[in-house]
Amino acid sequence: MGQKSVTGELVRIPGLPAICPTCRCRVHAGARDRRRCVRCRHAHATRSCSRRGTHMDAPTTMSTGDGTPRSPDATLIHRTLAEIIPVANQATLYFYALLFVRHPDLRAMFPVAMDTRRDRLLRAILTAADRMDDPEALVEYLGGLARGHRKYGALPAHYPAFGEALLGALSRYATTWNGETEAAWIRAYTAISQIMIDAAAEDAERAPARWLAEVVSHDLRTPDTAVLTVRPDQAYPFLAGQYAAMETPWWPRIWRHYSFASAPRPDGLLTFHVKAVPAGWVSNALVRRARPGDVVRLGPPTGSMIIDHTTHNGLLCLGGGTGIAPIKALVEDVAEHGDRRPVQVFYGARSDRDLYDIDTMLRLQKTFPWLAVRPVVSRDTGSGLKGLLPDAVREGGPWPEYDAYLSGPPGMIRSVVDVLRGIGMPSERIRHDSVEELAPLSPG
Ligand SMILES: NC(=O)C1=CN([C@@H]2O[C@H](COP(=O)(O)OP(=O)(O)OC[C@H]3O[C@@H](n4cnc5c(N)ncnc54)[C@H](O)[C@@H]3O)[C@@H](O)[C@H]2O)C=CC1
Repeated sequence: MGQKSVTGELVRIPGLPAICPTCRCRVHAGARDRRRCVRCRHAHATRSCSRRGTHMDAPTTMSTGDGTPRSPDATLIHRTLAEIIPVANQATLYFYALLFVRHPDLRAMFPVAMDTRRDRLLRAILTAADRMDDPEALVEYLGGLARGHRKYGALPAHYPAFGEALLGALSRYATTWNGETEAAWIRAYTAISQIMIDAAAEDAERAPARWLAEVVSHDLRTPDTAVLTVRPDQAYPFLAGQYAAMETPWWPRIWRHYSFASAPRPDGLLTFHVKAVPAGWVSNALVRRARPGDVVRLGPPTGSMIIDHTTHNGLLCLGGGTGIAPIKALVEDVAEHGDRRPVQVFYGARSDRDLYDIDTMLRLQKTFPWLAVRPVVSRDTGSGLKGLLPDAVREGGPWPEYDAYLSGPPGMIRSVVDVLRGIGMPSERIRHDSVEELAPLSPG
């Protein structure tokens, strides 16, 4: 990349004009405003300024799947990605090889086994590329990514090293790579890194990079499933329905996501539901080794499956397996707001024995007249509905006055989204955690 990224400054690459990290237009010579280019410092008062095409330098070409025109840079970047995806594993391996050979000091930031981090890198690039022509969405996505990366110890000085390795890998594997493509990637990466550096710096002013949390209780509900309660070392603000990355002392630098299983509590304690899965190092350690007194680390809260308290719609909540954790938090959130909105919970599991939190859910049902809880079990059941969650929700439909909240295995979420859309629920009324966060992109 060549340029040195400095927190909060416009980015300048030798041979290229500086790029505004906010609106991505080329900056007038001499502009050194900390966050904005000369143009958007004036124009940001209007919403249209930061939107696509208002003062980008070049005309747009080609279009996305939905017919929206793409900028020339986005067109080139999507072309590169289309060429890289079939060889994603090799390209990502090469990226990390370049990174660690040129910057061996960075190796210590990564876990010994790199499998999931490899997937995440590619996924992040794909997601950012998809939002390239929508600066608001791009800034929002990268802001979350930057906040999440603080827990790894990411610093502004690391961005050029990543950029060099990224360009090295892309140029090796993209078949139509040329000077024009390289310039487009440099502009995009420069903007991306600057947005992330700024977002991380802003976040550092108000929150730690990570929290320490002591396990205060460990309740083994089935041979594979535990409910853990932890006490963070400092205030941990979050919203019901969100989740956090957790690192255990047994597998340093391997982070896994778990949802908060309760709405924020006055005592500040946090509860998580963990199921030990085959080859799941973190989940097995949390279920089988963790004991009161052990200390885990938490990343910041994230996720947007939160309740919209501005509507009076009912809530159709589906929790598959340990996916019931955030659903319980949402129920508590409705109770705290005193909304008395109808809440229908479908709690899916393979067998009665796997309904490890059914007693809690039935207790909540007894307390709150607006809440109905229905267990849905795919194998023999003594009570409740039999089958899979998508079937149960289809049969109970069409849910005209409800917003849907889905949490569980990615296959369940995809299938329930199909059912709900099939019976006429608009997609904006269907909320769920990112399926990509829950499932690896490839086995590699
Ligand atoms: N621990 C946590 O805080 C959270 C966990 N999750 C995710 O929830 C999942 C829980 O896994 P398990 O407990 O093993 O659940 P599971 O695999 O036993 O599935 C539970 C229920 O979901 C439905 N289901 C599962 N796969 C389906 C498919 N392909 N099509 C249609 N319906 C399907 C069925 O009704 C099934 O009984 C994991 O993927 C986990 O990552 C999601 C949110 C929070």
